[in-house]
Amino acid sequence: MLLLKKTLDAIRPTDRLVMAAAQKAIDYCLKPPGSLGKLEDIARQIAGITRQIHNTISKKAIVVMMADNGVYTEGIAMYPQDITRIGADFVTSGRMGVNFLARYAGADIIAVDIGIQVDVDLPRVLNRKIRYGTANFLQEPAMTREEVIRAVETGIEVTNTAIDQGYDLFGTGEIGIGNTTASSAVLYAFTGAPIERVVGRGAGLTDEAFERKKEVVKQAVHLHRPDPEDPLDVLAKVGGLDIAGLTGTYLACAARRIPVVTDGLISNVAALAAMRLHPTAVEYMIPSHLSSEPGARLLQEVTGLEPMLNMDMRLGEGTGCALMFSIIEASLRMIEEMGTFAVIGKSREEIADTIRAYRGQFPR
Ligand SMILES: Cc1cc2ncn([C@H]3O[C@H](COP(=O)(O)O)[C@@H](O)[C@H]3O)c2cc1C
Ligand SMILES: O=C(O)c1cccnc1
Repeated sequence: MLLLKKTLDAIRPTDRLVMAAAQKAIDYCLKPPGSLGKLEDIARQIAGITRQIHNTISKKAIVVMMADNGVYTEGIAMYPQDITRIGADFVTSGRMGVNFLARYAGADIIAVDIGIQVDVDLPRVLNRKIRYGTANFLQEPAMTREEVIRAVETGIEVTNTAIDQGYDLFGTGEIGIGNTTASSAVLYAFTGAPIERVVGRGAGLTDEAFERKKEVVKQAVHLHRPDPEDPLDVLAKVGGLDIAGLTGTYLACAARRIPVVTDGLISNVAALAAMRLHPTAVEYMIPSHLSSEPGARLLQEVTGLEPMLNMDMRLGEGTGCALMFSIIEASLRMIEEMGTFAVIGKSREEIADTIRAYRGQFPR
């Protein structure tokens, strides 16, 4: 609990003064104000995160948390549970979906066994197993409060170590058969939204199993009555070890002033848990794509993180983060490489005054 508390205590807002200065630099670039849209938002946000107007990314990583889910036995997932272990093998030998995208983006993968149901003896998987999968939360809480705290702190520890090694941009990925059920249950516990907005078909489900999945999520939340005001209670009762680990990754990034990219359903549920633990953590998060899981739209409303890519993707693993990395790095080149209004003899201040005068016309 000490590491979690220390991390929460260290989170501060992004630097508004540096953001204003970065906006001025962006507006001085030779272009109509706001015309580079979300690229401007990203560049400004990262300036506020790092407290520097000029930024480059030196090392990027996607943290892939891997864990199994006891609720699998309720028939809520279509693929063999063994895919989680196989995914651990594939992700470290470069053969999962996230690998080719991470390679393209020049990002490393930090693969973590935080709760796979069997021992995995793979040299490139960090063994941080809290337990051999969660319990079936339709019958008993997924894990204890002590275990969920350890899982969140594991995410913090793994991420802090990577930050110490020089990583300065993170993505959040996961592999764990059944984890869309746990994610939907957490989202349902936090929001109480209609079940259709919360539960989707995950990696794929028959109509019958889809109905069952909705029932399981509803029943589990009604059985355990997790306290929506207590994120650790929600994660312990109906969450997953991978979700809790990623919650820790978000908190560590916020505490250490490092940008962190969200991915699909599971990753955004972890983001929501992190911001319920500390609302300011959202200021360090950059959304990537809109997963085609229905819960993704609800998450967008609840977290305020507006996905920038609409790719009809629904794989998880951090795939959307890897795509987003290229856009983030592109955005940082604007201030570095664009010519300015100095070319027509206007100063930074004069341009700022002009923009102020026309503000209403420029929605951004
Ligand atoms: C081959 C395969 C590779 C995956 N990579 C990510 N997922 C994604 O699907 C799983 C969640 O869906 P559900 O809750 O329906 O089991 C997680 O492993 C997630 O990362 C995969 C799923 C499969 C089948
Ligand atoms: O949105 C996701 O991340 C997702 C959706 C389905 C299955 N696995 C992951």
